[in-house]
Order: sequence, then C-alpha cells, then structure tokens
Amino acid sequence: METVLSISNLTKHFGRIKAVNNLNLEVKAGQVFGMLGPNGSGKTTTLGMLMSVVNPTSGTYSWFGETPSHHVRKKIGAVLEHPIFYPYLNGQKNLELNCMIKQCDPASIPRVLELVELTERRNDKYRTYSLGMKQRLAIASALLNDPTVLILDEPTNGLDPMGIAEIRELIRKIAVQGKTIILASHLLDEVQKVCTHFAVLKKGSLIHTGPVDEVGKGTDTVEVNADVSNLNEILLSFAGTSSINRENGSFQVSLRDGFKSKDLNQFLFEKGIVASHLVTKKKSLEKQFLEILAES
Ligand SMILES: Nc1ncnc2c1ncn2[C@@H]1O[C@H](COP(=O)(O)OP(=O)(O)OP(=O)(O)O)[C@@H](O)[C@H]1O
Repeated sequence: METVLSISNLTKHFGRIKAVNNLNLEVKAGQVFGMLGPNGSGKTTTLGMLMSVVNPTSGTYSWFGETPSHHVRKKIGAVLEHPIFYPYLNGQKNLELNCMIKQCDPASIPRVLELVELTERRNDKYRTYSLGMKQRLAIASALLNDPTVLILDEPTNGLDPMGIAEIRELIRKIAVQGKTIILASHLLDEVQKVCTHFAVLKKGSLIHTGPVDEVGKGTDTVEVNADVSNLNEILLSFAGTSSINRENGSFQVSLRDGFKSKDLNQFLFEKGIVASHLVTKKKSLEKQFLEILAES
C-alpha cells in the first residue's frame, strides 16, 4: 500500500515545552488514521507542522514521498480550526468565496454540498446553521479541490450526540471514496468507531501505534465455568493463563499473548472437562489505552 505520510523524528519545542518529541509515524493510502491523546499531548501541533503552519524544531516529514511543497499541499484538505465563514452569507456563497481563495473550480460546490447533506440548506445564512452543519460546511470546504488526504482536528468537538453521529457517518462516507483521513481526537470511542489505524500520543511522545482491530489481539479474556470443584487450580495450570479473577460465579482468565480461547477449551477437554460456559471477551480499546498511558 502506498505511503501517504511519513514522519521522521519530528520535534517541536515551544521554549521549555516539548510539544512534540521525536515522532515517527507512517500513514498508508486508504487508512482512517486516528491521533489519540489527552489534551496537550501534541496532536494539534503535529497537524500544524504537517500543514506547514508550524515550523518544526527538528525532524522531517514527507507527503507521497515528496518533501512538503505548495504542489503537494494541494492534495491535502484540512479542517484545523474553525474556518472563516461569513455569518450573513449563505452556505453556497461562503463556498464560492472559499473556491476563489483556494483557486478551485466552483463546479465542485454541488458535489461537496450533496456529500455533507447541505444541498437543501445551501441558500440559508451561515448564522442560522447548527454547530454540526457548520462543521459539515467546513468539511465541504476542505473537500472543494478533491484532495487525496483529509485532515480533521477534533471533528466532533462541542457537537450534540446527533451532530457527532452525523460527522462520524460523513467520515465513513468520505473514507469509502478512497480518501485517506487523518484525525486528531481525545475520544477513544471516536477512534474506535471510525478509524482503521491509530497512534497514541502522550506529552508529545508516541507511545503506541497500530491497527484498531488488532488492539485486542493476544489479550483476550475468557469467561469460563465448569462443574468441577478445583477449576481454579486447573485453569492456573494452563500455560496460556496470565491471571484469573472470580466474577459473578465464573472465572475470568486473562490469556497470555498468542493464546486463544480455543486453546483453553482444548486444554480443558483434554483434561476431561466440558465447560458449561466459555465466552471470549476482547479488551476494549479504552482499557488498552488506559493501560498504555499508565505504563508509559
Ligand atoms: N504556540 C504555542 N506556544 C507555546 N506553547 C504551545 C503553543 N502551542 C501549543 N503549545 C503547548 O504545546 C503542548 C501541546 O499542545 P497541542 O495543542 O499540540 O496539544 P493537543 O494534543 O492538540 O491538545 P488539545 O486537544 O488540548 O488542543 C501543550 O503543552 C501546549 O500548551
């Protein structure tokens, strides 16, 4: 898969504040890549450097294998902060102005309005839009020149649950079109719901990166029960057991890396034990995230 973004030892210090520290990352074509981290972890500063609005202290990055240039940046659309829209102009006129500024063809306006589901409201003044509609118009504006990559900084900040659901659905729709999306978020749930890959930042440093759906791999917890008096001892003698807890009358067995629930089932079976209850529970990204932060 083509590498869209490659970051190498990227660093930004504001005086004594180390906002971003030796960051190394790769984003491949078609990924929805989440930069996850608590407030102040350096997400916005990183995105600012990637959009050439913040000068790195050291380190480099390349887009599509090329050093950053005006030409390369035309392939990137970004919603970093609230864009300047005029409250007394309607959505259509605001996008026409954005087209003039970005020097792109206004013929793309109906397409982006349709995508963000604002066609029917295009003649209404911007000031009458809900926060969610304003955010969707900002995304429409970022998509005017049909960029290959879309960058979003905290895209659902301040929105109500309905607005959040609409933006998430829109992100999925844009991803299906084959665009690469990089989004910064402090919400685990958001990253889990919309991203394919993610990186965790803490105090400017990268502490984890990988696919979202592999987060739980190798760290399964199995809830198991069987009609045997010494089940606890038997479970402890299984080579794949990392730890055991007793909860609600069942045993919660945390498995070591590389062990699956079927290995435990087979182990019990070979001991002549038939499990009356055996359910695999993946650790949520949230638990992983909290553990990652606690470890670092
Ligand atoms: N222009 C600046 N001058 C001084 N310090 C800054 C500046 N911009 C950011 N910082 C500091 O750099 C660190 C990282 O901030 P940044 O905004 O990148 O984090 P973030 O993860 O995006 O957090 P948030 O979600 O709160 O915006 C913080 O300690 C912040 O105070």
